[in-house]
Amino acid sequence: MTADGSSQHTPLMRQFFAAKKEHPDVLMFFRMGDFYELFYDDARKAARLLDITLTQRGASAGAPIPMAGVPYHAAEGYLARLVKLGESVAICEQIGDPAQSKGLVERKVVRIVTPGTVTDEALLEERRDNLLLAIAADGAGYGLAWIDLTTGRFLLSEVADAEALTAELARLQPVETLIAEDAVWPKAVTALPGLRKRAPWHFDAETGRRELCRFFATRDLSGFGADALSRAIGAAGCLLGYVEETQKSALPHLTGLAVESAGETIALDAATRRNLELDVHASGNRDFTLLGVIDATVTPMGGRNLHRWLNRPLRDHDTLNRRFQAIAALIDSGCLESLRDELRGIGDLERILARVALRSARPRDLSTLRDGLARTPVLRERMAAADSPLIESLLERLGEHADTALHLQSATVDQPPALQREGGVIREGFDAELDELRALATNADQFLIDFEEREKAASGIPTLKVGYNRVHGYYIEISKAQSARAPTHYTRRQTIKGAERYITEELKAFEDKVLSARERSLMRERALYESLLDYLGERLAELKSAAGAMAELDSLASLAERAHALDWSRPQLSADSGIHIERGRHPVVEQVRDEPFEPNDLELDETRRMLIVTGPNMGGKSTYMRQNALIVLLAHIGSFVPATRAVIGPIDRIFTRIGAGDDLSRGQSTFMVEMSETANILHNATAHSLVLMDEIGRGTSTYDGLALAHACASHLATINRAFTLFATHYFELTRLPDEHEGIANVHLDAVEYGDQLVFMHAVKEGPANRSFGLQVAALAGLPKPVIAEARSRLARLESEAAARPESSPGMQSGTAQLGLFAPPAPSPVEESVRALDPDAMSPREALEALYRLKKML
Ligand SMILES: Nc1ncnc2c1ncn2[C@@H]1O[C@H](COP(=O)(O)OP(=O)(O)OP(=O)(O)O)[C@@H](O)[C@H]1O
Repeated sequence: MTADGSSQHTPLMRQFFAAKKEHPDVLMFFRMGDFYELFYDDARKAARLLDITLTQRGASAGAPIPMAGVPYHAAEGYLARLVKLGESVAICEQIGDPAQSKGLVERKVVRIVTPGTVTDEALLEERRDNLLLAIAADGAGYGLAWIDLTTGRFLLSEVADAEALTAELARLQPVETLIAEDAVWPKAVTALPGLRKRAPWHFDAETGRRELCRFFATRDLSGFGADALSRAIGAAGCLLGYVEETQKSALPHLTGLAVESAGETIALDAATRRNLELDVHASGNRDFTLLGVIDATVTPMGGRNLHRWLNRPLRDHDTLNRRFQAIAALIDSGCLESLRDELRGIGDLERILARVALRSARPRDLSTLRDGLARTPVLRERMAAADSPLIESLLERLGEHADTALHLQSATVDQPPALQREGGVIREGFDAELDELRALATNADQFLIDFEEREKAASGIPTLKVGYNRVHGYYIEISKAQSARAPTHYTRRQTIKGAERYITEELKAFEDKVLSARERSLMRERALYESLLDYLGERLAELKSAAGAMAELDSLASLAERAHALDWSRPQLSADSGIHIERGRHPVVEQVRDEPFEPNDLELDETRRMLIVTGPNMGGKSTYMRQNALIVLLAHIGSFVPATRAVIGPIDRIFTRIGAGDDLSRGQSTFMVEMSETANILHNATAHSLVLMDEIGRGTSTYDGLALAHACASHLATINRAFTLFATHYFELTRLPDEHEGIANVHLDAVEYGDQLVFMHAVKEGPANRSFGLQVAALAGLPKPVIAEARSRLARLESEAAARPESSPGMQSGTAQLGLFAPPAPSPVEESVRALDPDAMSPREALEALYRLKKML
């Protein structure tokens, strides 16, 4: 800022600086007539971010004032863009009436729009939670508290270290985060968008506890199960203060806290979420993500709920079994589609109710709520057709709401206007006073025409006119020449050039009633609208519960629809350790591929904890590993799975170490990222974890890489004893089953036929016997001379290796990554024909076998 509130400034700029001083860190939208204007640094920043013109508004304190402005009526669009960029904006309105005030109009900041506290529909993403997060730290760990103001959800959690904090941030993806300015924060925090630093005392646990008890009117926080979480309470206190400060209104929809404890969930770290492409795909195409495949929800709130489920897989088998059972019941009910049709018309009741609570609900929010509630009876009927305890409990939470729907029905017109300001929201017949005022307003014109005719006739003055002006109200005007003939009951009001103006008792009475009929009808409407919000406010708890039930029902119906359409089956959760999957498929790859997907089994138990997965590039190793993790994950959000059978024992975490782009933004090389992710796995994986390791050691020299891969695999198998799928091109690792118990080899099949390489994508027991690296390279279009050169070098390496004495340990072999191990396989066609056994095959298998043969020939 180049200037301050010193007396050299104009009065307007002094007013601006006074407001700015209260809110130094945010952009100030300063209301000037039909515009919001930004000045000085705010103007420069907004011009850059919004691509609007930077100009000048006069001068103050001897220098021009940089200015940028946006029209008042288009402000929402600009606000939405700023908020998306993580910016916050203080809205400074004209409080006084410009027509009335002498000198400068009074102005005041009426609200602060920040990414994490917006609730306007236009400023929000429909299918994403809008989370405002606060993090408190002390030497022993981190406390997190987050609010979704658009729904009233308020949650706490605590984590022990930076690693776990990073995982929580990847799960929550807050749009705005409050942290203490004095602490040192891990990269994952400082890289967050919408980061706001607050003085450390905002995070004080004791103050937080007091503030939360005041807010919720409780003696302590034990009722929320939060009493012991001091760090999270400190964060929550900060959060609450911030929300109260920015909203400047009551927050009746924040009705309580809930604690999310890490022990309830299957932990997924940031890399695993990314690698499994749960909701983000590198291409940006949502169809390529797991969420894209499972999300067939028909309401935004159902979509958000499903997203939360996906991001927080649960360990509690009872909860999951209830979901499986509900999905099965919905499929069997025969009403799944008609139930989804009912849901489709319901809209985003959750967010509408938050706006009702914040008293910012628009007329169309109320009509959507009305129409949504009106669907309750039919929805209840459809739900009753599904025989399941979970659906029954949702029915209870849903409630009936006939009275509320009826009340809204009688109070609001079918299609209300966008804004309440102009009136026309309240239905005729709802309020006698409003009806009368409206009638008066519309009948006024006719009355005046009639009145004028009557007075002309009675006075015999044909030029007599009835008129109106703002200062004097209604009058009868008679020209100067005729004014002597004015009837005696006319009282003179005003003399103007060439005419006299009069008033009569009757006109005065009419004026009293009508003058402000329109304004009064608008006022009456506003009051009725407010009382409608009061009416809904009193029913907020039951309406919120109904919206929550609808959201959950929508998520379940979506999973049911998908399970049915994609031929998924109900998994079994077992108390016995292990993962058994029959004919599993990759949920996403199967959808996006044109060709049939080859199903594969997985068999892991106490005696077979690790599989070394080998096979050619492009053979399907990554797909196989990921599909198993996704099946396990789907089962733990309560979904059916793409497999004919899945039996899954207790799982505490899923880890993945798959591929990696350079994380240059973090200043780390590919190898560094690979090793730090691996370190995390080796430190944290347990006998109940599922670990996917894809080609570790690739980022360094062959020997280093091989040695590291071998050591990590041994550690995982013997120390962590985690369920592990370990894909590698180092053939030497296929000897691990001989070295340790509980390890087996599997491979992905491929066959070479002439110049052709055919990927079977089928997982077989035992190690791969060839790696086909050169064939794949040729397929990828590497120039022929390069391939020829590689072939002859390979032949040399092979003969050298063959000449080496048997005793030479495999770990030392220089041919590790080239992986030429055994004599070429027999003709694939020959093998495939021999393998064809129509008696032992299902029609689908026979078809697939034929398809593969065709592909080879
Ligand atoms: N079971 C399957 N059925 C049909 N197609 C499959 C199957 N598994 C993989 N594919 C297809 O094969 C291609 C290669 O798969 P994937 O990336 O899993 O191979 P990979 O062995 O991990 O390769 P690389 O070693 O080069 O990373 C993918 O494009 C996928 O669509």
